[in-house]
Amino acid sequence: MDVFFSGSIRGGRSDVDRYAALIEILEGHGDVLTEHVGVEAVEAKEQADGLTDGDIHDQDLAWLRQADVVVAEVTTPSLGVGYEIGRAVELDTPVCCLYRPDGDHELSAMIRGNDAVTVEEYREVAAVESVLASFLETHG
Ligand SMILES: O=c1[nH]c(=O)n([C@H]2C[C@H](O)[C@@H](COP(=O)(O)O)O2)cc1CO
Repeated sequence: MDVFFSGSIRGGRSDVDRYAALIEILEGHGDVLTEHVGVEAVEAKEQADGLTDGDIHDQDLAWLRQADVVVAEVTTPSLGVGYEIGRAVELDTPVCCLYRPDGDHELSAMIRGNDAVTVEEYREVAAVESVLASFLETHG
């Protein structure tokens, strides 16, 4: 099963360690196409690889089209994450959004109010392991 993991990059990197932990859990269930989202120095690496914003966009859209499911960590608001969720919904790809209510930002109504998106609130990464297992079993 191919999993597209979505998490903030230019929207802010304060949750990068959580992204890495979530990606590790997801790798127990399938191939994570976007492991780079959990890498601290992702933008420096992309720059060193000579990737333009156009390359990044086109590669991510190709992975999004390939993915069987999308898992997005949405606590740190990000234009890119919101865009990827919207595109996934249009592709009829199942989307699970993970949100920590103890963060600084209220979740957008465009995510929480979207019946096509599953929203799971959590506090600790360990608490979502079973949620992710059942989401991937149902939709993978
Ligand atoms: O360098 C990048 N590499 C990359 O893969 N993305 C994708 C994957 C993330 O799920 C999402 C993050 O968007 P943003 O940078 O607007 O927070 O966009 C985004 C950027 C920078 O916008």
